[in-house]
Amino acid sequence: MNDQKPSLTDVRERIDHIDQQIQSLISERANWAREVAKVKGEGLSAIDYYRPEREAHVLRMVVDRNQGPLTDAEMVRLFREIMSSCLAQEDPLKIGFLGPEGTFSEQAVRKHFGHAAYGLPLGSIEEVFQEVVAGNADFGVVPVENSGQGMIQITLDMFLSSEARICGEVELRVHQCLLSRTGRLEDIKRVYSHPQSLQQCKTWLRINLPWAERIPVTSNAEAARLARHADDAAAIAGQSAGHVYGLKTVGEAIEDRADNTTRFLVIGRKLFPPSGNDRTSLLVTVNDKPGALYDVLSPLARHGISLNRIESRPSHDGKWQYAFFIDVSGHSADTPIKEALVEMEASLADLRVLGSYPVALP
Ligand SMILES: O=C(O)C(=O)C[C@]1(C(=O)O)C=C[C@@H](O)C=C1
Repeated sequence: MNDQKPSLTDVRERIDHIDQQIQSLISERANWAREVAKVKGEGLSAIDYYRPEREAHVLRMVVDRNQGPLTDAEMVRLFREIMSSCLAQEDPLKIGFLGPEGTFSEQAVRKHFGHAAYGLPLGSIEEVFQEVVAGNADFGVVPVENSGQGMIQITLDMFLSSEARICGEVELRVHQCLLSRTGRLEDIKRVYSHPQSLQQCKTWLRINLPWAERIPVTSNAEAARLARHADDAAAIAGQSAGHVYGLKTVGEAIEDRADNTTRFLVIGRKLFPPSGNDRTSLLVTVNDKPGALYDVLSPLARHGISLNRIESRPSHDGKWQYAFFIDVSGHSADTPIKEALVEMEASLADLRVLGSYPVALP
């Protein structure tokens, strides 16, 4: 019996052969994606070819087929990149996000749209909404919720005045790093970061840097940009911001909660059809009267619709008027949701479907 291990050359030959097959299949797939584009109509722009519901369906099949050794998230990432390149054959999508480069928002853009999309770094969450509504960006990616800190109010409030629709969600595991020019903890007198990130690392800072001043800034990448100008400053930001701004890592995964995850919304200008596993976001405005919240929730219960989350904000329209942001399971084209919406409309001051979109993939 020959139980000799294959040589390195043998194994590499096998890998070369597999790569050749993968490459020719990717090219074949890209040709078929062009065929699909022809069916949709030639000469359209990228946004007209983009189908988030189909992409979600393709990626769920990838997860179902996956037998390891790569994780579901890795497989999804690879296929996402293939689809991203297939779509960008005509003209890449333009995606607005809270810049500068190196923010977690940019990581969320890459996770959802891949690297063939064009990222447009913007100065604020408000600007992301404005550029999407004005048509200067095809889509935008904005943070909406953190597993430790809850909802991001500015994003919710933008929906009160903006026409933007929700067409997707992305969940990103957020690992915070302490980054500085010298890489030495004892040099640090000031720590810059986004207020949310300072909050996420409160305990670590109290134990390891009790003497340092904490300075809130507009984004983590902005913090990294500021930290590169002084030896006594540091930034809390993602590792990628450290690479972009040439900083050394003083501490890694310094977030207080091990499951620190941020949920982002993909915003656009239109609604998309069902993908088979969707969520619907509603914005309802209620008057200050007895049983107002009951009128919102009872139609959902009657039609067997699962409530995923509910958040209230003061409405911009009138004193003591409240807006509720409600996420439910299902698509607004599904009969139970359609029927519940008709019943809700009858008793509410205002009801808007912000969007129905595929549930986040790994
Ligand atoms: O199936 C389609 O509609 C395609 O355009 C093909 C494809 C893909 O590569 O699978 C590309 C872009 C779309 O966003 C969805 C899927």
